[in-house]
Amino acid sequence: MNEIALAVQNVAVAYGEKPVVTDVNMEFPAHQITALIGASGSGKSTLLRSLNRMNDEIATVTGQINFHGVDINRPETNVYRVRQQIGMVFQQPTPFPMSIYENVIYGLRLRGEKDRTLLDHRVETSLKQAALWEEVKDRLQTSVQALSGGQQQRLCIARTLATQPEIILMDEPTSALDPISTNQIEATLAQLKEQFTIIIVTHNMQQASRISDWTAYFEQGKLVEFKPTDQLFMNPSEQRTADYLSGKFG
Ligand SMILES: Nc1ncnc2c1ncn2[C@@H]1O[C@H](COP(=O)(O)OP(=O)(O)OP(=O)(O)O)[C@@H](O)[C@H]1O
Repeated sequence: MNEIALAVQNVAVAYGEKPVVTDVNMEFPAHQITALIGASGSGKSTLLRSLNRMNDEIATVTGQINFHGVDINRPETNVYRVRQQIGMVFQQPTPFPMSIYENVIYGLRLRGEKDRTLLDHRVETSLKQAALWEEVKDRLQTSVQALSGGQQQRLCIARTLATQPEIILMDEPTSALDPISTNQIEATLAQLKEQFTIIIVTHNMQQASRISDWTAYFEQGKLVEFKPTDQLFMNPSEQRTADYLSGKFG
């Protein structure tokens, strides 16, 4: 068993009076890819966004989310720092209207980083990790508008990597992309787990079975089953998981 990157204890999330995630307990293994699957509305994205305080303004989160033994929901937590250590990539690519170079170092600029050598190095490393370097290395100062959707998403991954997080949260990062771009990103993720812990929400069960080491199945805001991916797909313990995997609902 790997070291634990993030431990979720008795977590519940509500939008106003409406509970949408209830009593979730799970531990995310470090340097592994964990997929969150389940029918639309089962609370996967809500839980994911709670893992780096992205829900602060819109939802009430109770329970503990322990990162290095400290609950990220404590009032004294530095939320900016948590989001740097636990980064997020969204469903739609969200490049900013600036150059490729400036997009990658956006988080570092916010932190006030001015060391040109460090910035150059971080741009190159992050773009290489996101498997985009070869395609853009000769046009780093050009606008992102000319990039394809798949390239833009890899750029957003590079932007997240540039601040050197420990954990990367991904909310259906390939659902807006064509199959070739999806393959490229899946190959990238396999490399990234050497260095990072990845937690990914996906609607695509083939994708979950292809890329993840662990899979958690959610139903109506509850964690039904959490196992190594091959075991969950081949030999689910719960009938509800088996029904979902066989397409009986969802
Ligand atoms: N900002 C919000 N305000 C109020 N209710 C919300 C909000 N976001 C999501 N919900 C509701 O919370 C429930 C869980 O939604 P969530 O997006 O977490 O599920 P999901 O499993 O990720 O679904 P999908 O796969 O469709 O994205 C749904 O009933 C949804 O309508």
